[in-house]
Amino acid sequence: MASQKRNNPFSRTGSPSPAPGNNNGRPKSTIIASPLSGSQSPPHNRNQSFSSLAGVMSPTNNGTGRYRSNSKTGTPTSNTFAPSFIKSEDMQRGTEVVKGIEGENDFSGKRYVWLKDPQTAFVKGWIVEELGNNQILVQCDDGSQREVSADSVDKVNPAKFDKADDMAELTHLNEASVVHNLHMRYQADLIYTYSGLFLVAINPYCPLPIYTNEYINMYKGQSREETKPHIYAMADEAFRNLVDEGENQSILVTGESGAGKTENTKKVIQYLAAVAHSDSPVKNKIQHSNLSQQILRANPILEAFGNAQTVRNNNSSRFGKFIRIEFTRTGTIAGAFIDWYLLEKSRVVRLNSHERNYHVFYQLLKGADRKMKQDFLLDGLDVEDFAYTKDGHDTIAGVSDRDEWNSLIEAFEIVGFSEKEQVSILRTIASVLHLGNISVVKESRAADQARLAPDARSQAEKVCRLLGIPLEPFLQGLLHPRVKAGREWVEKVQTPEQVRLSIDALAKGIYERSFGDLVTRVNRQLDRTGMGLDDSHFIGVLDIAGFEIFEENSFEQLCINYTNEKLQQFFNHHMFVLEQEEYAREQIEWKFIDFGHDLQPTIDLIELPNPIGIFSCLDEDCVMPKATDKSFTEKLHSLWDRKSPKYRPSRLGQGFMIL
Ligand SMILES: Nc1ncnc2c1ncn2[C@@H]1O[C@H](COP(=O)(O)OP(=O)(O)OP(=O)(O)O)[C@@H](O)[C@H]1O
Repeated sequence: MASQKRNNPFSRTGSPSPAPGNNNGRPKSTIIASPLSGSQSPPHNRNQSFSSLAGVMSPTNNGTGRYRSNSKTGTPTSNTFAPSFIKSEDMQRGTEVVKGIEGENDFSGKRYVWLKDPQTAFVKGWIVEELGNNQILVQCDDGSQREVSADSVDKVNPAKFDKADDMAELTHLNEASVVHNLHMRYQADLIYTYSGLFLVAINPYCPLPIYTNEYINMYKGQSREETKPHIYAMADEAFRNLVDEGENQSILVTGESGAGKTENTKKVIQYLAAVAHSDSPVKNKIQHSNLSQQILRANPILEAFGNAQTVRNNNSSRFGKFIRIEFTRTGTIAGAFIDWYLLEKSRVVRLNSHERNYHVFYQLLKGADRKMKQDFLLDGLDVEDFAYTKDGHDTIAGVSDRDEWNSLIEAFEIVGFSEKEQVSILRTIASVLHLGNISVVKESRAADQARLAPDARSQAEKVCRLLGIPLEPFLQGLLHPRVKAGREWVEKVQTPEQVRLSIDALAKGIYERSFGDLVTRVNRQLDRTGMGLDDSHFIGVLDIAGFEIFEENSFEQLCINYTNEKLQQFFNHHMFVLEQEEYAREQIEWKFIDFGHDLQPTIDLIELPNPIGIFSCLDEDCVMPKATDKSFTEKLHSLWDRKSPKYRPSRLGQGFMIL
């Protein structure tokens, strides 16, 4: 254990410390901040102030959670441990870069410094000798002696700052000190740490006893100074601001995929449901208790249809959501409303190996009773019988799709879905499965025209039966779609590939609309704003899909990462730029720090209309009749190669890289 702990700076005492899937063993974190008055909010702007920003990190994974992340033994390095938007350059710009070689003295008179280390990110040491020419000799804690440039080391904080609750209090605020502080806290199971206005959460990958009713009571009505860092403290602050000041609040949760954003979002809702419920008048207690329950149980429904196993996270949200919890003026819970964004619909038809399609497909196939399977024409069929589920993983270790199915049905009932509604939603899911099994072949060796494969007609019949549409026009539309040529309608001849693309597009479209319909139905049950509660206020929690970087990234990942960049820029602007402008107005002496511009070239590359960025270029190419992936990337190369520091054509075939 001891040697493992030394190798792995983020292993927690007593727990194995494998790192998540393909994450190179990197730890991950979430971030959360304290109130900042303002009026901008994501989709709704009713007099809202920014209450919190949450960022999440996940270090190790011995996963005993409901959906544990994938784990492989790994050695996390800590240099990526800092929340993404606290870039080390920012930290250095915001603080004093070690000039000279002062270091921090201890009682022995040694001057301690942090050195960068390729294995462990940072290693501590003390300065043995100044060698001249700005070089120093450092005796490191790992036993080595290293000669380094004095400019490359960072100051070490005095020991009294170890496990500091708030990293803003550190005397020396540099990346190594932040990592060290989070590491020390993490080893003591202290997964939450303030960083000035916001809260950093590290994913423990195991259940910790810190979300009990006792904890809720501990944080209720307490100020930040009176308690230890916790997601409940942020939720409570938002709640108090809402009640005391009558201002809407928002909590922004951000971090890499698998970092724990959704889990923390759920904790915020759990806390608010508990606190607001206990404040409700006695005569309304049952009603509000039900409402709180309904709000809490909406989540398993959304997760079944909008979450999937990825290489980073066994329960990855493949959509973004903004949940508004509505309160009366006195702080009683009054309803909830969910906005959703950007469902990764390509997942419905295409999977990376080691990943899964949306949970609901597996839950339906494993959990539904015989009668339902017969009704949905799924009797005797399983995951491997469907084109859309047979690739990728069948099961998630430690998770029973059958149990999850039971929870889904229970959640449907608690939230208030009628049996008819449940059947209608699930029937659509079954139809998507059957749709994927319609296969087409070439008419003949000589003719490229598509025709149905031998069993395709019966597959199409199943789809049509479930969707309640006539078979012949459906097949006609697939194989010989009518298009307008001038004033005439003509029938097009389709190749098998074109038909396949149409089928997949239809499956994606149906799934996405079903998801939208599902959220609308959930909202219908939870949203009480239309019921004479015009003076209601809300606390919003924004939980978007976390950023991801793979060898090859899909269009949807680009959209997710772009949204994250934009959000971070928005956050930087709110938290830092506006704050600094306030200092300037108040004539506080302050060296202006430019937090916003790092991201601009990347954002420009993606969204600029002129010269046209990636999105505009794609829009243009999509309406060109002869455009191909190749023509699109060639156009991008000609527009951006060597003109943007963030763009590089891919060396391997088609594609490009955003640096
Ligand atoms: N506070 C926590 N306590 C225990 N386990 C946690 C906690 N936070 C996260 N986890 C574990 O980590 C997994 C991943 O967390 P979560 O789904 O919240 O990540 P995420 O940041 O929302 O990822 P994505 O962006 O992929 O949706 C969870 O399924 C759970 O097993």
